Amino acid sequence: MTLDIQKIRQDFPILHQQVNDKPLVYLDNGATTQKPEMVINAIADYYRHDNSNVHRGAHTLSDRATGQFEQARETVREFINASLTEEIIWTKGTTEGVNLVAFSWGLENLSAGDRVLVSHMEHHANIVPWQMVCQRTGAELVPVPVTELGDVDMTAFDALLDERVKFVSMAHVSNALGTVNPIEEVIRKAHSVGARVLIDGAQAVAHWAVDVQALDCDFYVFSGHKLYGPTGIGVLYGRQSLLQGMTPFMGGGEMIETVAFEKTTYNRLPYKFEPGTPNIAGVIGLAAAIRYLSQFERADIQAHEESVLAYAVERAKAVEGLRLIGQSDHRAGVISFVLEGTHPNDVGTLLDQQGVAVRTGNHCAMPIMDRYGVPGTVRASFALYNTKEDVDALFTALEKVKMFLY
Ligand SMILES: Cc1ncc(COP(=O)(O)O)c(CN[C@@H]2CONC2=O)c1O
Repeated sequence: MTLDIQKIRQDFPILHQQVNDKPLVYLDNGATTQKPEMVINAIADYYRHDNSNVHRGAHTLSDRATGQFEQARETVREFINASLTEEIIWTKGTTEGVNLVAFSWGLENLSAGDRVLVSHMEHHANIVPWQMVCQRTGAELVPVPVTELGDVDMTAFDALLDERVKFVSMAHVSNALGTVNPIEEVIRKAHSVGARVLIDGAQAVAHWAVDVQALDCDFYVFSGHKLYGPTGIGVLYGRQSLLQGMTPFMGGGEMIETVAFEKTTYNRLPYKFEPGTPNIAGVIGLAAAIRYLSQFERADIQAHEESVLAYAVERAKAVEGLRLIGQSDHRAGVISFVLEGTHPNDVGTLLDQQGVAVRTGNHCAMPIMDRYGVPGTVRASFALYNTKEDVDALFTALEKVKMFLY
């Protein structure tokens, strides 16, 4: 069914403003998405009526807060089709999720001679934690090359995948290129050599339905703020059998069962990995974001976004002097480009002066920028509420930028 995008846009109050005396055209959704009233109101209502610390409270507000907090965990479980709520760990975001797995699984399961494979296009959040853990364990971090078109070189992946590989960590979708990676194939092949797999879903969960059981990944991480939810809240999905065997990498309250100077015992899943007071309002906001999205058929969202993105690629290819960085046939959410003879930051600034919000720079993916020999790119990233008119506004503004810069 075709979505009523104009009606949907009314759900996002922030979109209806002028920027530099021009209508805002928000195309920086890869950095963070905007929030619908349903999310804003859920957070405000929580602080107005239910705010309390969760678990073990001896009073009504705490019971209400705890109920919403744990119901949100079930909402996320159902959203990604995990089998158990114990497999849903609240994090600050994708970055913390990767760090938790790298340190809690990696420190105990990696040693000299082992290898961790990541793709060359990864976000720093899926590179640096693995570098840290490899430095401490003696394991080796090996990047899988990316082709000129922006796809993972699967021939190279196959050649690298031997018994030394104990872990594979890969983006579902590249935030820098927009490439959708063949994660089903990656997961199947990694498991065939006994390696475990983490999928970084930061740039994927907003665009289509994710089913972690069907994917058969061992871990899946994402951030609430890229899913129309608040910042500071994210999710680590982990296979229960693996999470149970992992030692927490952060200690404190909530994550313990008993504490004595002689010995401390840890809480059960999921709390073992949730030290300290959680981001309760963030959890409630994330659940509201999922409820908001659930009003629509995910296939309808995907079809709309693919149509807008395809139009953006078509328009980009028609611009003289524009070089697309990442030209995979399999892309979602993002176009990344450079304009001959210009610096991305100048282009971004001049677009902003026309009300068009994009991101410029290396997008926390310096290795892939180096691979393409660019200091950075101009990145336009799309969401549910973007339209082909937004794409037209981008390229109209870009023509004016070219007149100014050339
Ligand atoms: C693929 C990918 N992985 C990990 C992260 C880290 O997520 P958190 O910051 O929520 O932990 C991001 C963030 N995307 C960045 C943020 O700004 N622009 C981007 O493309 C990302 O796009």
